Amino acid sequence: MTHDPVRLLWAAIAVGLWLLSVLAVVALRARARRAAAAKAEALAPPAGADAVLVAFASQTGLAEELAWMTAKSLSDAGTPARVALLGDLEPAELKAAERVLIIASTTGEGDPPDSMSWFVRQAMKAPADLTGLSYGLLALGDHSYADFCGFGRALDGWLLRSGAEPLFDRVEVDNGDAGAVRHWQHQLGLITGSTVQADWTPPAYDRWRLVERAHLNPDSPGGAAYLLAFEGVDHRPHWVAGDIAEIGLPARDGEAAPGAREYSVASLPASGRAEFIVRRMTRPDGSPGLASGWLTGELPIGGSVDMRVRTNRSFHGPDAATPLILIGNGTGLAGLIAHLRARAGQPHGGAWLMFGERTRAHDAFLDDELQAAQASGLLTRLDRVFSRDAGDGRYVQTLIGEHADALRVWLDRGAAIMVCGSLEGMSKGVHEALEAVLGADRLIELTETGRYRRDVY
Ligand SMILES: Cc1cc2nc3c(=O)[nH]c(=O)nc-3n(C[C@H](O)[C@H](O)[C@H](O)COP(=O)(O)O)c2cc1C
Repeated sequence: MTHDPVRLLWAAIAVGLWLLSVLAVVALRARARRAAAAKAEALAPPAGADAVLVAFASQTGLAEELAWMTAKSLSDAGTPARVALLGDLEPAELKAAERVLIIASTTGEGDPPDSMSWFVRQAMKAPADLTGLSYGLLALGDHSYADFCGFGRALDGWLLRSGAEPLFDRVEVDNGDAGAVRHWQHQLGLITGSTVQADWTPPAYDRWRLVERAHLNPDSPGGAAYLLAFEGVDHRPHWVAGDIAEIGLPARDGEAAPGAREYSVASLPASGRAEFIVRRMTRPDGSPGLASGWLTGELPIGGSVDMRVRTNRSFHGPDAATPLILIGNGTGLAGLIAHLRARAGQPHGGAWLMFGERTRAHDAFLDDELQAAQASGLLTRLDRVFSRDAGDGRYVQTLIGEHADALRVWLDRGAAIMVCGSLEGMSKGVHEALEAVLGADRLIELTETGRYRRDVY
């Protein structure tokens, strides 16, 4: 033992500093707990109300922050919500919640956050029974890591294998990308039925001018669909096939602007235009939809809009050597044709388009371009069905069963499936048909490995 007074003094100072740091951590944790309790109290659902569970798995805090913002948005829209650490829950508690929104980040090299250690080792080691549970998943990651959103994707696979039902496809956020976070907000709006919510991250819009509007389906028994083309005013933005444009709606009659609408971009920047296929919607009273009525009618040629093209990583295509199976209906052709156009003029692994609409005579959208693509070899195979034609009457999902053998051959060659179009009418039917032909496990494996991608609305 030392009796050197200087060394004793230093030792006392070291112990004092250590104690202070312990107290500081305790105080910080207590403050964080108090803050969490205060937030929870502010959001506390009324007694007896069915609250949506918002569960997070976070390493450096962003997923947690987004969980609280999610819960706040839900409760502001009248849907009670409660927040929990995903790693603290048992599968039975998830099941009992019936509806869960999960925000999960990836750390290390595709690893789960530390708080998920027990959950991953115990709960996720085999499928659980989560039948009856609906979920939405926001996966946070950074594309510069080899295993992008690795944990979010693994979690998605486990939830699917456990029988849980996705409310919508996994939303992947690259490095906090504001557009993807707004897409999550947009999905929350659909859950709560309120499309107007305060933007967490207001988009920086550019001005675009409408340069063309072509009616694609005159005399169709369905709603009028238009090809719209815009040119940037003084800017040349970059985007890739699969990306989405947010078009801000103008404020009217002194009321607050009604937010933005999302549309799949059909063109590529090299064309100098952003093209969309927009169907005019009709409200129950017969009046045209707010956004679609404005874009397909009121907005004059030469008129300008606020627009921003945002990255939609979950619908980006594989490299050109990968065979592509494109499946969709109606205005979904926009999101599909972008992938075809992206391969024009370069060697590619082949593309097969399965498309459904109402009548061959009036609804064969972009027929000239599709025929030319087939003639040039850009499109290897084209199968179209028309549900209102006498002698046809099929929907696009029927094609999957009819061509099951060819589909398996394409997949064995490494093909990726991209689906774009309506959620209710088409994507559920396509999903079930794929499951019937390929088996649930293979479809989950294709989902996890990014070979089954959807952009459905
Ligand atoms: C040490 C470290 C490792 C990471 N590893 C990955 C990875 O393998 N894959 C990925 O997609 N993102 C990775 N990320 C990015 C995070 O997922 C991303 O920053 C996320 O927004 C963090 O959310 P959180 O703050 O809730 O943990 C990593 C981040 C850090 C700091």
